[in-house]
Amino acid sequence: MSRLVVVSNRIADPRKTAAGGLAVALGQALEASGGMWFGWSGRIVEDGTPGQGEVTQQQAGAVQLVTLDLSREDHDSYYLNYSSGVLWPVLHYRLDLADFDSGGIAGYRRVNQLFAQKLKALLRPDDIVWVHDYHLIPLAAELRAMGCEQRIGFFLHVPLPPPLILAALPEHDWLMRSLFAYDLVGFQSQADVTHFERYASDELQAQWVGQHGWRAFGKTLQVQAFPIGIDVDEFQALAEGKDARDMLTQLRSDYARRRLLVGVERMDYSKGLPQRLKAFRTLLQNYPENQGSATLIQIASPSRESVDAYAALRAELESLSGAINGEHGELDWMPLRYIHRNVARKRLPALYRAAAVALVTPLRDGMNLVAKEYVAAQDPDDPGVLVLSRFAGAAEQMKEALLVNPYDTARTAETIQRALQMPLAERQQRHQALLARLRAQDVHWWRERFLRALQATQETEKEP
Ligand SMILES: O=P(O)(O)OC[C@H]1O[C@H](O[C@H]2O[C@H](CO)[C@@H](O)[C@H](O)[C@H]2O)[C@H](O)[C@@H](O)[C@@H]1O
Ligand SMILES: O=c1ccn([C@@H]2O[C@H](COP(=O)(O)OP(=O)(O)O)[C@@H](O)[C@H]2O)c(=O)[nH]1
Repeated sequence: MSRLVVVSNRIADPRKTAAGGLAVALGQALEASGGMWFGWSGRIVEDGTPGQGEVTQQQAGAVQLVTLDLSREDHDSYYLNYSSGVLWPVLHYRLDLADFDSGGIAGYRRVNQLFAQKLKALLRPDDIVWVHDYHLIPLAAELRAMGCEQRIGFFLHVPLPPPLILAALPEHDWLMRSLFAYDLVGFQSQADVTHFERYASDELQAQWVGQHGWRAFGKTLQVQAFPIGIDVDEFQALAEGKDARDMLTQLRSDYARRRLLVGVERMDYSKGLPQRLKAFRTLLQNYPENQGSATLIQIASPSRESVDAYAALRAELESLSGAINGEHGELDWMPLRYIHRNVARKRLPALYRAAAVALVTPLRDGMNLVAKEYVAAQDPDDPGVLVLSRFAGAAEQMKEALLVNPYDTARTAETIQRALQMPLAERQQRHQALLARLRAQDVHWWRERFLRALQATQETEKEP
């Protein structure tokens, strides 16, 4: 079996229980092949410090974790300015928030070259390399330029917008061309694949060669949707642990006379948080029976705080939540519990299970794993209802959720009311269908499908 090498900006130790489903799934694949996970260490070394750019290797079971420190300048330009300040907003359709003049592109290229250089020295000829996410789009092109011939696949965790939005990126041509250095490119949804295909044929004059293949620049690239799932068993095991059961008992007693709603995300403008709080306020105004009862626990964990757009969002959310509690709160009840802190993953299953309704209403999202975790955590005999944005990648697979347009405040509020009032039989029916698909298309299915497709590409390319 070939060795698997995973490359991503952030890496996680797959042995740690709170690492998350993705880390667990990749960890299992790496474990099986005695693989390597390569990425940024999460450490920033001040400019000029000796030892910059050195790799650190650590063994985690059969998995070799290889990490690289970044200098302050590289981190700021590659991660903050370009990946978070330009690529993230453009890929989430927010041209208004992209800082095109930040100059981060030079650092982005430099760090991709640095990753390629360090990685090349560790690669074996028959390795299979799997690169993750927008931070590392040009990595394969850099590796190819250094003579690497291994099979290399790429998975984009975030959306790919339509060509006219992509074209606002000054470097769109270079970035999209560099995808052709990969053998396989995977997207989260069919909508993303369609956007790629339109871009490839209109802007790059690529030819469709059948069987997911696109030919350009003397190379055939396979392109397919691989919607990521969660590790349902791992998540349900978390839900059955003692901590989770104790927490659930406590929540049920604290909210015995209330209806609990939950929202969980990084504080990110793509997640539609102000729109959600406004819909919740409209729910309280338009359906007064919720006064004194409906309580929304909203977790917005800190994220990318040194990027301006994130600081502005924080101020907006603090003001909105103050206004909602001020307008509707009573001496013995506050409608909104807004928490700007990270909540440990092992605590989430109890919160999800205690909540009658989950609000997952991003303006754009590659997938959204919280939607899937909420469904996995429910009691099948008395499940809660998922209110899901039609603009989350997850909506393509989760049609039995109540789908909403998060920009439409009144109808979102109406849908939340419908969720709160949904009869048991309908809740069970919807949950059963959602859970069955979640199980069939879990994170292991995702990983195996991607790696099988990547393996198959080499065979195709080698044909005379
Ligand atoms: O590394 P950060 O800048 O702190 O951001 C955290 C991660 O956020 C993004 O997640 C995406 O991937 C999820 C799993 O496929 C998907 O469900 C979600 O819709 C995406 O937003 C990002 O893509 C990761 O690279 C970041 O590490
Ligand atoms: O306080 C928090 C907030 C989020 N999460 C986890 O972070 C992940 C978020 O993934 P998602 O795909 O929903 O969005 P992303 O943040 O990757 O854009 C999920 O597994 C959540 O359970 C967490 O553990 N604690």
